[in-house]
Amino acid sequence: MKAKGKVIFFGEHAVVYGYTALSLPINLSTNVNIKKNDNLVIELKNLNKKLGFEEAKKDKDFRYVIKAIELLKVKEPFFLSVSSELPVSCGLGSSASVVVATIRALSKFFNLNLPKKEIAKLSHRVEREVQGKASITDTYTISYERALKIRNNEFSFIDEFEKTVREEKLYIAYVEEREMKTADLIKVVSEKEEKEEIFKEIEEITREALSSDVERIKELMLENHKLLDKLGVSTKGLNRVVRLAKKFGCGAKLTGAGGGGCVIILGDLNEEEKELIEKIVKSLYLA
Ligand SMILES: Nc1ncnc2c1ncn2[C@@H]1O[C@H](COP(=O)(O)OP(=O)(O)O)[C@@H](O)[C@H]1O
Ligand SMILES: C[C@@](O)(CCOP(=O)(O)O)CC(=O)O
Ligand SMILES: [Mg+2]
Repeated sequence: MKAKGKVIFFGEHAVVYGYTALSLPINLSTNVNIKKNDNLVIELKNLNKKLGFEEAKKDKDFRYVIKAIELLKVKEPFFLSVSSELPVSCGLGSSASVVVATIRALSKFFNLNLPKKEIAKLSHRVEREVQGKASITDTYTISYERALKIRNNEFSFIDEFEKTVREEKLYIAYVEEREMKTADLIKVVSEKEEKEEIFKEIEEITREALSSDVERIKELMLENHKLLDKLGVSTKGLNRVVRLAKKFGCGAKLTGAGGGGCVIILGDLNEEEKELIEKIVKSLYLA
């Protein structure tokens, strides 16, 4: 079974403290296959790891898949394999994508017929229990596969916002590997004294974006990025890509927890501009 990834257009980190975030699903996905087997084996293809259940429980990289299996309390053994187009730990919700694809695959294999709402709830519980803190942004956007406005862990669909954004091309620049995981970056923000003032400014930007045209959305993305930089979750590499995208007349900002990872770029890039960006990033996707 498949599950997409996600980008956060506005409000990451603020959303963990009850402010608003706007998120969109993207067409990079994770695939989880399950087949009958004599014992429970899990394979993480992108990380070249294959372990039995007991061994996997000791390896950090398996924790999302293990927690999903434990929550569903499935009994019979099986062989479960994960492979994803999403670069790992770089803000595209790879963890949530793995969790949702795993729960969808378990639901199908064991004929649990879990409804979308239940899959979203279970996936969020997995992220929360593994990370210690997690808004519903990643897991709900990926479970429902629609653009969402999230606030205080409530959500509503914002198809109009997605339609406006989709008037332009959306690129994802995978800039650099993250030194820290999502949970660590959430901790960095929690120690920032001025975080509440910054969250309030991000909140204003996010609310304005909901009713803005695509040109204004591009400007607001750049403003949101500056505030994430003030929160301490951007890097020199991310800032460099944002500056270049701005020079090319695009909107741009880091997406997800930050600390490296990805920048989203909204607007049209000609071949030369794409080449200049590709020179300073690991990969550039059209999302
Ligand atoms: N392709 C994958 N295969 C197996 N596990 C994955 C994969 N992608 C992500 N994960 C799990 O999710 C973790 C990364 O989660 P996180 O730091 O939240 O990154 P992201 O910002 O992409 O959600 C990895 O350490 C691993 O446990
Ligand atoms: C930092 C945060 O707002 C987004 C994390 O996104 P990701 O795990 O980097 O894809 C945390 C959350 O909303 O769960
Ligand atoms: Mg994650």
